[in-house]
Parts: sequence; C-alpha cells; structure tokens
Amino acid sequence: MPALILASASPRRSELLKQLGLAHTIHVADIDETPLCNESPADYVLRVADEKSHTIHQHYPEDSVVIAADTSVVLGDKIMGKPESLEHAMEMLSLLSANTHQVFSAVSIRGRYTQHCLSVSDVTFRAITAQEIIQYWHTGEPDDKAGAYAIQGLASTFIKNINGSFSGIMGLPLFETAQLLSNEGINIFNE
Ligand SMILES: Cc1cn([C@H]2C[C@H](O)[C@@H](COP(=O)(O)OP(=O)(O)OP(=O)(O)O)O2)c(=O)[nH]c1=O
Repeated sequence: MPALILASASPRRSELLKQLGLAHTIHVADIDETPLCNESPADYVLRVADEKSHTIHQHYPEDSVVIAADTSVVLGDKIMGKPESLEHAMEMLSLLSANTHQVFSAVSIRGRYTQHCLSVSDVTFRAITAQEIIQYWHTGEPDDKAGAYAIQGLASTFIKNINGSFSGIMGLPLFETAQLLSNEGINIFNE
C-alpha cells in the first residue's frame, strides 16, 4: 500500500478520508487561489486542486499518493470562496437565500498517475433573514467555509434540498475519491 498524503488544511477533508478508513499524513499546500480572468468554475476548482497536489507530490517519492481538493460555491457566474468579514458573509448568504446554487468540488490525485475529477451538487436554501445570518456568523461556523456555510453544521437548518454528493459539498466527494484511489492500488475493502 503506497503512503497517502492529504494536501489540505481542511479538517473536514481529513475526517472524510478517515471515514473511509484511510490512514494519511497531512502536508498543507499553500498556493494562490485567485481565479483567472473568465475562468469557469469547473476549470477553476480543477486547476487549483491540481496545483495543490502537484506542489506537494514534489516533496515525496514517486510512488507516494497525494490527494488534494478544492471546493467553491457557485451562483450564476459568481464563484464564492471563504468570507472575509461579516459583510462578505452577509452578501453571499443573502444571495443563497431562497435560491438554488451549485457546489463544485474537484479532487486531484498524484501517484503513478495524474488524475482528477469533479463533483457538482445542487443545494437549495430556504429563505433566511438578515438576523439569522448575523446569528449564524457569530457561531464561527461560516469562517473557513466556501459560500460562508457548512452543510455538516448549523447550516443544515437552512438547506431544504440537495441533489448530488453530501461529502462533495463538505469538501471531498468520497465516491469519486475512492474510484481514483483504486486506480493507484488503494482499495477501501482490502487494506
Ligand atoms: C460548502 C461547504 C464548504 N465547506 C468547506 C470545505 C473546504 O474546507 C472549504 C473550501 O475551501 P478550500 O479552499 O476548498 O479548502 P481549504 O482552504 O479549507 O483547505 P485546503 O485548500 O488546504 O485544502 O469549505 C464545508 O466544510 N462545508 C460546506 O458545506
């Protein structure tokens, strides 16, 4: 079994990998995550995930497997990252209120092969008030989450419906991840 390295600072991604029973070390990739001019959401998350896995794979032997991911919340042509302030969270969550948006999550895996894939999910919010957004902000939960919410937390009370992958919305689509890892000889059921 090759060594598995998670190129991510996201505790959620590590938890999700552990959910598959996969032991891993963490080596955070510090890269510029600014979208390029006119870059589509799909191209953006795939490029950033690839840059993260590439940066970290350089530090390890060829036969190690590095996994990286990138998640964005997308509404129309707006790509939403993490909130920088209460005002920024208010702006994003007001747009998501009473609306359906997409969550794009890319996974990039480098080992013997270079592989990546994309998970896109639809998420529908009920109407949320400015008062709720302010209270939600003060819980600290929106802080380091794309679109300023966490489906796995209190924001579950805002979400009427999802069509897609719960783990993908949380930051690491496990169905796709398991498929890519099996191409590298990492199998969930026969470690
Ligand atoms: C939409 C959504 C996002 N998120 C999180 C997943 C990611 O951690 C974060 C999106 O930011 P990312 O830039 O994808 O990841 P990150 O900065 O946390 O970690 P790294 O770049 O080192 O891998 O938002 C949730 O936890 N729940 C959600 O419902």
